[in-house]
Amino acid sequence: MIRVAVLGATGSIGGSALDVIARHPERYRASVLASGTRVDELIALCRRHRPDHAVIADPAGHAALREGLAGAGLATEAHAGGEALARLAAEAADTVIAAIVGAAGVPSVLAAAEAGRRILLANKEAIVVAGDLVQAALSRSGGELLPVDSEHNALFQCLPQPAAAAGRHPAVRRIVLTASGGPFRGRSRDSLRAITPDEACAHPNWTMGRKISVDSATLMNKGLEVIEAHWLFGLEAGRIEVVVHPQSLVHSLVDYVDGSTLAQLGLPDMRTALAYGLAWPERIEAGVGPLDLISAGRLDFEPPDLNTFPALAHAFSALRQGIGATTVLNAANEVAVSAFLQRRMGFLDIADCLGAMLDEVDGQAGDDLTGRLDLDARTRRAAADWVARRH
Ligand SMILES: NC(=O)C1=CN([C@@H]2O[C@H](COP(=O)(O)OP(=O)(O)OC[C@H]3O[C@@H](n4cnc5c(N)ncnc54)[C@H](OP(=O)(O)O)[C@@H]3O)[C@@H](O)[C@H]2O)C=CC1
Ligand SMILES: CC(=O)[C@@H](O)[C@H](O)COP(=O)(O)O
Ligand SMILES: [Mn+2]
Repeated sequence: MIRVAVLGATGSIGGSALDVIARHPERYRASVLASGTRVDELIALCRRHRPDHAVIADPAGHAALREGLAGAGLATEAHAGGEALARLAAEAADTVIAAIVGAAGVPSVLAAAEAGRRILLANKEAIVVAGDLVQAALSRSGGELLPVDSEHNALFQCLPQPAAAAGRHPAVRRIVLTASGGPFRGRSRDSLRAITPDEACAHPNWTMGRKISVDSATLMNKGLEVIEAHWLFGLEAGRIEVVVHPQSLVHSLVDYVDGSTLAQLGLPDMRTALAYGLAWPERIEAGVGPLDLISAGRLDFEPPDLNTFPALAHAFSALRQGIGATTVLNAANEVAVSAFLQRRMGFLDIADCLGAMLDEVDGQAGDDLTGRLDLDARTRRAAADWVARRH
């Protein structure tokens, strides 16, 4: 029986992961469920999945979690805080599904990597901020990092193994990440000034949390994914391309030197990538039907519009500068998206904030977790000041 920790269990990826796990009770058991602040939702999941441990990151939720679990007659142990979360990711599971949103997921991903676990990575911000530290920890421990972000899972399926060495593989010419283009594809920059949070979160193909939905709308999601691909597959920026594909059925492509292009296709449902990561190198049923190309009708492709959506250009630029710049980019984006979702600034301000922080913040990254989190915190303070000035 494989014990699975679902970090970010109350979220969109967490729900899809628990759906796949529940389809295979003879094979997988949710041993740890963790969330940020929402205690009642976490207790409801514990009633259904009966894990050994439940963790609420916000210490203020500890008593309510403990009382709720006891009241439900569950033997699940209640824990709170980031340290408990990282410790249980390392100690109480064989496979860790990293589905916390944002850099808040860095310590638990790093702890699982140091403990030699199999990590199914959805939390792309963790590798954008700490890709070097995570890969070094995996080399020491022998742990596995399997991408479940749909594009990277597609690339993993199409690359020669080990996929982590793709950048050094003589036969791989380049990889191509597909982007839906988000809800504002084809729109002019001027028409985006008064966009509301709900409009930005209305993704055309995927149902996701609000932060990643805004990232898709600005194309920053694709920028984070370009950086993620660099750390997962060892490819430099010049061998990573982005093409807009509005149907989100071709999840990404690999070009080989002989002119072959391999792609992975499927319906836009994250359970496919999660099932792939859970069972790899085998395949298991995910509850997802086959892609019917005749009813899909057409597959369209176009270049990204970097003038209207400059966040993607900022991400390529940060990747070329190094891990300090990508840490700054990510922290600035988290602050800017949060301010936009709270209606404290406009949609176009998000990319402006990224450019300003890349210019303004000294991106000394340090080569350990403390140094990296310090840079993340410094950038958040600078970005908060920038937002206050813009407001
Ligand atoms: N949704 C998708 O289809 C995809 C998502 N991803 C990536 O996966 C990650 C999760 O996305 P998604 O599921 O959409 O996001 P959601 O907003 O739906 O869920 C986020 C989860 O993280 C938890 N969380 C938030 N802050 C903290 C914290 N400080 N400590 C611990 N847990 C915390 C939330 O708990 P609570 O409910 O208590 O707030 C919730 O369980 C993101 O990095 C995203 O980019 C990648 C590919 C596809
Ligand atoms: C499901 C998934 O992997 C998301 O990251 C998705 O790719 C978002 O779509 P965009 O292509 O619009 O960013
Ligand atoms: Mn993706």
